[in-house]
Parts: sequence; C-alpha cells; structure tokens
Amino acid sequence: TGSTRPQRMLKAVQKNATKGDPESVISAIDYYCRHREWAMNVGDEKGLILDSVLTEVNPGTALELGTYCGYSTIRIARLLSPGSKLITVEFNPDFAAVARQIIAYAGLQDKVTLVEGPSGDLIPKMKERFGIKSFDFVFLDHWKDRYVPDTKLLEDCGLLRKGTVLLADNVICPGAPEYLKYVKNSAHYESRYYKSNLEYTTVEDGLEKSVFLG
Ligand SMILES: O=C(NCCCCc1cc2cnccc2s1)c1cc(-c2ccc(F)cc2)cc(O)c1O
Ligand SMILES: [Mg+2]
Repeated sequence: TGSTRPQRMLKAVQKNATKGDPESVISAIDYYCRHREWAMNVGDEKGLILDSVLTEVNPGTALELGTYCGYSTIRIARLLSPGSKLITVEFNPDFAAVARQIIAYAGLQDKVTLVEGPSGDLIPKMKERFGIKSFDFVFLDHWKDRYVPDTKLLEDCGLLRKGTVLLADNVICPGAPEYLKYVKNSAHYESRYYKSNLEYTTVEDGLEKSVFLG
C-alpha cells in the first residue's frame, strides 16, 4: 500500500530539516505543504499570530486539541520557557504516530505529552492524570463542532482560570460559527478576531483569541 500524506510530510522533514532544530522543521513542513502537497497545519501566516499570542501569554501549562502531524505542537513547544509543559491531544493513531516522530526530530519531546483519544473523554481526566491545576493557554484545532462542547467541558472541569487564553483555529474556514457565537455572547470571555488566510492559500481564515474572565 502507498504512503499517507503525513508519512510523506515526515519524509520531507527527515530529508530537509536539521535534527534538533525546530525552526528548520517548521520551514521544511511549510515548504512541503506550500509547494508539494497541501496539509491542514496552522501554517506560516497564522503561525506568526500563534507565536505572538504565545509570547504574550508565556504559558506554564498549555493544551492543544488536534495534534495532526505536530506542526503547531512544535511552534508552541519551541516558545515555552524551561519547565513549561504542553499536552497535545490527537484522535487518529496514524496522525499521532507521525507527530511523535516529527516532535522528536525537532528535539522537543521533553516539553510535550501527546495523548491519543477523543477530547471529550480525555479532558475530564486531565487533572488526575497530569496533576494539572488549570491551563494557561489552550489551542483549539480539532473537530470544529467540538470547540463549544470541549470549551464548556474545560470550564466545568475547572481547567480554566481567570486569564486563561483560548486560541481557536479555522473560525472562518472550515468555520466554527457556534463557537464564535458562544465566546462573543458570553460574559465570561473577552474575545478578539485575528484575520488571516487559510494555511498556504489566499482563502480568508482567522484565529479567535478569547480570554476567560472566570
Ligand atoms: O478539520 C480540521 N482539523 C481537525 C482534524 C482533526 C480531527 C480531530 C478530532 C479530535 C477529537 N478529539 C481529540 C483530538 C482530535 S483531532 C481542519 C481542516 C481544514 C480544512 C480542510 C479542508 C479544506 F478545504 C479547508 C480547510 C483546515 C484546518 O486548519 C483544520 O484544522
Ligand atoms: Mg486548523
């Protein structure tokens, strides 16, 4: 049987990036996905917005929902201060297997815990499993119709604190209309839209940054 898109992406990283150099892994993936084969990474353009929000928040504990091949996992982990941790959740075991190899190639495996399974089952177990009090930063990039239920789940499980920053990918394309309504109409969030483009295209997309007010 032939290779999959994530496996071809991994090959491109192993061929074109330098082991232990996250920047070169990010560049290799962006080059591959822009010039060879599109893939649903947050990408270089929205990635700059992710970087700037991360630098501002400087999270001690971060959560990513939707690992895919680990591109945004690396973008986040490379900016974490020493001792800070990122938990990333992936549903698809084949994606997770490639992500583990790409995260390790970048040398960031000590900052990242990759957990496989559906977010709805894993979120309620986060406190007991990882000894987490609350998250400082959450990147939502999984099933777009899970953004609202999982945000509510994070609230109900006491995993958000006053000031926790949620950053949601794809609020325009493919779109997360219920999520935009939820955070914009809620008195518990201060929300702001960062206009950008869908990864590697000129189609509009953007990130919604929402601060939990407690
Ligand atoms: O679907 C997208 N991402 C989610 C896939 C991961 C599914 C998971 C479910 C789940 C459940 N529990 C735990 C972990 C997880 S991971 C996605 C799609 C596009 C896109 C695709 C075609 C197109 F024409 C235009 C845009 C662009 C993007 O940036 C995306 O992120
Ligand atoms: Mg996305």
